[in-house]
Amino acid sequence: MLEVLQESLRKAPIVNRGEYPYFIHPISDGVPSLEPELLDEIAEHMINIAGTDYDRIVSIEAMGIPLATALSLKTGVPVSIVRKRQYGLEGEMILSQSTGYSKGELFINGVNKGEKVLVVDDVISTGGTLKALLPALEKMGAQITNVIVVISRGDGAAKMRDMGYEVDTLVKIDVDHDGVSILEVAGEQQ
Ligand SMILES: O=P(O)(O)OC[C@H]1O[C@H](OP(=O)(O)OP(=O)(O)O)[C@H](O)[C@@H]1O
Ligand SMILES: Nc1nc2[nH]cnc2c(=O)[nH]1
Repeated sequence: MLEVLQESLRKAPIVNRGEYPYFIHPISDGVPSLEPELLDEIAEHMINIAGTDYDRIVSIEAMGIPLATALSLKTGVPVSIVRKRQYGLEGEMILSQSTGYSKGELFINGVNKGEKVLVVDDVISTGGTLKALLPALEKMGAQITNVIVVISRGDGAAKMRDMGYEVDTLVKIDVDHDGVSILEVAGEQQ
């Protein structure tokens, strides 16, 4: 399962962000090269999990965009991207986000009350992004049908479950200065 994703993660180079061993991968960074075969494998797996019965796909700039786009083309469902810049449109929701290495505000536009929403993203690490986004979407009156993240690193997914949000992740990895190790793959016994 998810062979292309697993192989690409095993090959992912590691750079040091201070002491933090940072893996570089096409899905999380868009470099060195994001291949359609990888996007297709992931989008198909997300559809296996979520089906197609939702009104809107919501993701977060920047690296949620390729995933949301691939899903939208396959399902015909429209996309709203949560941005890091304000637009001031009627009903815009502002929230603050923090990750392991950044802090900032997020702006939600285009999500309508009563809509069934699929949330997708590339990586969950501390959970700071989803911890801010999911309650905000519910406050806007959206009904979150699934939350699917491709790569899980750290305890973010577990923290979201403690908050009552089921986050599906496709692969769970560990990273050290020698490289990426795959701990779990969705749908496979470990
Ligand atoms: O679980 P967390 O600790 O919140 O980390 C996960 C978030 O970090 C990355 O976004 P980033 O803010 O780095 O922006 P990018 O997508 O533009 O790289 C990633 O795309 C997730 O949105
Ligand atoms: N690309 C990438 N994104 C991350 N988000 C949290 N940790 C990492 C990492 O090591 N690499």
